[in-house]
Amino acid sequence: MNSHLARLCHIATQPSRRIIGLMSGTSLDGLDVALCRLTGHGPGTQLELEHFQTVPYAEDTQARIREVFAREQVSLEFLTLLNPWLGQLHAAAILDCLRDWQIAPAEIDLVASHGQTIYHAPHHQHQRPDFDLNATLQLGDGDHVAVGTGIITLSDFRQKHVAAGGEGAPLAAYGDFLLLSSPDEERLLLNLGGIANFTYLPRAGGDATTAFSTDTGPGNTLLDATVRAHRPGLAYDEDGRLALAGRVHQGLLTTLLDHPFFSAPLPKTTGPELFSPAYLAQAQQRSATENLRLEDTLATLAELSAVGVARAVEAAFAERPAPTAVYASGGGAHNPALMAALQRHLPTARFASTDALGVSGDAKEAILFAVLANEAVAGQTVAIGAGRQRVPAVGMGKVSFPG
Ligand SMILES: Nc1ncnc2c1ncn2[C@@H]1O[C@H](COP(=O)(O)OP(=O)(O)OP(=O)(O)O)[C@@H](O)[C@H]1O
Ligand SMILES: CC(=O)N[C@H]1[C@@H]2OC[C@@H](O2)[C@@H](O)[C@@H]1O[C@H](C)C(=O)O
Repeated sequence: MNSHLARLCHIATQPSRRIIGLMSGTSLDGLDVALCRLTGHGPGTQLELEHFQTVPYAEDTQARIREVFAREQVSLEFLTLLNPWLGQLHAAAILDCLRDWQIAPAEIDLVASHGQTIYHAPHHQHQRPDFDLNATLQLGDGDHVAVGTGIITLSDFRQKHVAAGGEGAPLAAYGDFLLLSSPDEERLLLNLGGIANFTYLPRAGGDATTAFSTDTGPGNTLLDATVRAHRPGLAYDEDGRLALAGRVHQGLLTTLLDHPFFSAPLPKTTGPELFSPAYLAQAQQRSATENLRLEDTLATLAELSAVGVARAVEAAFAERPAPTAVYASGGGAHNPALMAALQRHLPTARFASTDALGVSGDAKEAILFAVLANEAVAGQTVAIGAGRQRVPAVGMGKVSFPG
């Protein structure tokens, strides 16, 4: 037997595994690196987060990604170069983290690499009705991560979900279900990244197939883009200071909400391809708010993110009350303007951070991919797909050997 395959079989049959989960999201702020010890698999999975670090993307890295990110037309040569370059960058980031943590690569069982999403094209969003399919593209090839680190790597998790009929996202429900279900309460887990999404979790032991996750619309992406455009040098509205100093403009808000995404059936996904500066500029033109103060525009955009979440929650729980226990994660959970808007639009919700459940909100998405890799090698298919998620249960991730 191939020695790498034998090692993978050995790893798969151990009681626990040390897996590095990687995630770099739509905010392009950096690469999240989560070293997880995962014991068991399936509903018995136990997580110990040994280390977590966000390795910030240098400005030129961000600029390189932005050259193709969410753009309909790009240079194919540039794209071809970016794919291995990002794989090598991510491998180097892992080695840097391991050096800081004083852990040898040989002590790690697997890397679970999400890659960098550069384009997300669910059927309802792409401009090619002649292609009757969903599609999504992540760069940072797993072979380069495996060879660069010497660690067996699973990558490109979203393609199997698409192949099975999904939109390739959100995958959060699979990890949330295994790590964060509770016998005591049903829960909403609200992730406020560039794009916002939530997972509904029934009580642990209840009907797993009712768990699902869905995107709800913009989280921080429009807020960040607007701040960057008006305050060069600022990456985001720190602690929501600018938005909190502004007032919601109802005309702009109504125009922004006048998009079919907000009434599309659940579950649904989206990205900065749709929620882009062009979408905002068009709404500003239609509502004659091009010259609105920056503070008022940001207050309106925070409101838009909150209304997107509230509308999706209302649609999901049209027939019965929504869970009141809501656990927030992602960078937007640090934005008081966004959290205040959410509380206004979900008045019965009791908000807490997923940190209160023992899972760091900043690390949660990187942990998700470690969990998916753990299931792919040691588990069965994750059971929750078949219900409201409308995707048959499938294992996700492709294997790259380091040699
Ligand atoms: N203190 C803060 N005040 C306001 N906003 C903050 C703060 N900290 C983080 N953020 C917001 O969170 C963003 C980063 O969020 P996060 O890392 O969750 O996004 P992401 O993982 O890239 O997105 P996605 O989940 O869509 O892939 C920042 O760009 C900023 O908008
Ligand atoms: C295509 C893609 O990368 N989508 C991301 C993005 O970031 C947030 C939201 O949009 C979510 O759908 C997804 O990531 C998380 C990790 C998910 O799949 O659950």
